[in-house]
Amino acid sequence: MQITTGQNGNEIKIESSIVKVVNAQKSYGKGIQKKVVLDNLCLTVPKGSIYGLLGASGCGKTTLLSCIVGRKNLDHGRLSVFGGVPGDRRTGIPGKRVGYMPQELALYIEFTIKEMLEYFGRIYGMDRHQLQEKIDFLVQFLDLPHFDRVIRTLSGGQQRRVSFAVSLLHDPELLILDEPTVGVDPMLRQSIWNHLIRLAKEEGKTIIITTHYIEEARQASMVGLMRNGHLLAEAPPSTLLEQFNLPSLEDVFLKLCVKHEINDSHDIPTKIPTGTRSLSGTLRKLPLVSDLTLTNTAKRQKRGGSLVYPGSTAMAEDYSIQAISYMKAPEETEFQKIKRRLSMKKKPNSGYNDQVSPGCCQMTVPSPSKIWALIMKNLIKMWRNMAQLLFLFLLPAVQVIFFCVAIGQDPIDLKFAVVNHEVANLTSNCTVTTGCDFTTISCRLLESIFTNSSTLVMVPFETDELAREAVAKGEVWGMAIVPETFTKYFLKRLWSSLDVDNETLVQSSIQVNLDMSNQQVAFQLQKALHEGYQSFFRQLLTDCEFPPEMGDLPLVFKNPVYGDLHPNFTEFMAPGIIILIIFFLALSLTGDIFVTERRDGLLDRSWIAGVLPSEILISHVFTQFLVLAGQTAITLVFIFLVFNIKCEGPLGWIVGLTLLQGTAGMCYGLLLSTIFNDVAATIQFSIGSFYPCLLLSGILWPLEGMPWYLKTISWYLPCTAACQAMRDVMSRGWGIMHPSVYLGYVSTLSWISVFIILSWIVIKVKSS
Ligand SMILES: Nc1ncnc2c1ncn2[C@@H]1O[C@H](COP(=O)(O)OP(=O)(O)OP(=O)(O)O)[C@@H](O)[C@H]1O
Repeated sequence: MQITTGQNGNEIKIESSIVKVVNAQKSYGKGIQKKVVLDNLCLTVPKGSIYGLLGASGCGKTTLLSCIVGRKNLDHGRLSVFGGVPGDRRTGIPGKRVGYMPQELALYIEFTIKEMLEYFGRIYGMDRHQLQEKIDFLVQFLDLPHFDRVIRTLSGGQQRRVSFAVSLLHDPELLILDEPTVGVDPMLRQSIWNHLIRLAKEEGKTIIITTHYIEEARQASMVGLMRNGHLLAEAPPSTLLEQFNLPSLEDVFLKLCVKHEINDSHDIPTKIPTGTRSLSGTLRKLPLVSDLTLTNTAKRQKRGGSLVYPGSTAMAEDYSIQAISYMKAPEETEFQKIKRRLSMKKKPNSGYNDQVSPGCCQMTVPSPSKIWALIMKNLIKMWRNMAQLLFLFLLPAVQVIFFCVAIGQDPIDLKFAVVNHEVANLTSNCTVTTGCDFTTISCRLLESIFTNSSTLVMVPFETDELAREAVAKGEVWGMAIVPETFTKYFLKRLWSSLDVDNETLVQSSIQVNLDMSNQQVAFQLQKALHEGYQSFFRQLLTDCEFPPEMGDLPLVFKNPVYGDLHPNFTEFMAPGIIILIIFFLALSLTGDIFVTERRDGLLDRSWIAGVLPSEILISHVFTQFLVLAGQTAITLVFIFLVFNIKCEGPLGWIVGLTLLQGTAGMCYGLLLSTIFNDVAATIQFSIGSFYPCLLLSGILWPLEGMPWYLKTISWYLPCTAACQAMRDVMSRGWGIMHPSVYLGYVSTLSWISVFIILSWIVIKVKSS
């Protein structure tokens, strides 16, 4: 408490206040959407008082509390808590000096009561013994079920009480309680109030409480009546009752509201430049004091003894009284001038530093104990969501199985129509000869194409029209028509070498019409037909004692430098699939965690408890990395051990790159969760990023097939260089010394940095 002398020589005592709000302005939205929520509001909460903030739903109470705890900023006006600016850790907000119970539950519902309290106990640095004692006390005092009960299974009222217990846990100097008595039975409500009164009276704690039960606020030492962002009145309840001569606070509030309404209708409150709009004859006499607390004596002296506000309740007696007024940007009173001068003398810059304990709460360096508490919390959360955990580990395995089993295998049993005009009945009259025998050679050729191939199944047809109709109906994938004199002309073609007429060429050719609507199937059909013919011709040449190579194209494919002579699509896609699975699983997990924690008020609660964003980040990176490592191990085991996909290069580089890609996904998730406020938007954006990644990163199709401009863009996507690097390690056996491989690493590391920097910028922009 400070003592100074007023202009007339009177002694003025300025109570040390814990919270001071001067001319607070706050609005949401912009332009015509703009909604003013706090309008030149002034409020002072003296040390050791219970301040009941009352007002209808939507009048701005929660917004005001959010500003007091440093989670929101005022647009204009001044706000000090413990003599400093909330949000500045030196003041203790955020930190141990405040206990905050938000309106939402803000609890990890999968935790037991004990685990929940232990988590915050660790954050506050409480030792085991102290914590256990406090838990026992709170469970008993708040009539909570056994502390091993899982919060999800508690009733709404019980859950609110656990939330209340969290705010009481560490004996904070300032308690900010947003409707703590909702859903609490009257007996318990009274015992909560008794406890709060005891905390204020015996331990000097300061309490700000909002409640919808106006009458229970009679027990507060001071009430502030709020309406539409204004503070209609601020005084001890007994004073208000006395001045208005009404039996209940509710009646007082109603009366003030009616008066306010009348004034509003005259367009007064928002336009009043200075001074007080008094509410009644009595109120008109009251001074407008917004941020100054006077003792009764001082006020009597100042007002020539004309105004006396007797503290009526036991609690209120101890507190000085604030005047009742519209708290509209008041003209600076004499008292305010004195106070301002005093403040300026104390500290030129802010005038709000008198209660800052330097060093007491400065914790800008991440604390290992808090990180450990957060990691434990994350692990318990994961453990409690066992189904989700299993899903997280099974998902990559299932995806790899689906990929390896379903993708890249050659299509089999493709029905193919055959009309052989050389034989009357294809099934019974077609005799397959062996050796250097040239009788109905078409039967031998068809046998080679269809019997030795798992790709094609021959479906004989009598006429060309029927076969064509079957193709048109989609019953078969193509048709082959063997001319009536095929054998004769085939032999003629064979022996005539280059001297061959057109009729021979036509009559010795099998006419093929394919259904080319499915590129992969058509490609397989062509391949099976070519291979079947080549095998037939090589065998015929061998049987007739000619060199079989005469049947080949004069192009000889020797052993490839890299890869297989017969590469398969699975091996082409595997590197991209590994990257895609890991990147997007990490992305979805991280994006979801942050957004849900923020939505449930848990992130705010932890921040107000003094947890640094960097501590939250480190703990999440740690736990997510465990999951990521598990997912990487499962994915790679299935790819390389179960499905035997070849890896020519060092496996270490594959593991390293996969983990880094997962980290990049995690950081991208972090960025999305900083940008968006709800899960749906995060999911939509994740899906929106999935497709460009899938289509443009060379996962499905070689980059060489893209137009140059798209190829250039593609190289700047997070998965492209990594996918190419992975493919080069797996198929070409290259190591980190090769530019393609280290570029994959460099690109991934760069993307990690970009995502982290952007997240940091978004956080900064949002918080400013
Ligand atoms: N983030 C936001 N964006 C836009 N408007 C908001 C936001 N938060 C609150 N509001 C609006 O501001 C007004 C005041 O909200 P606030 O939550 O502070 O009221 P309250 O007095 O705490 O209400 P209640 O008693 O129902 O909790 C309401 O009209 C609300 O719709």
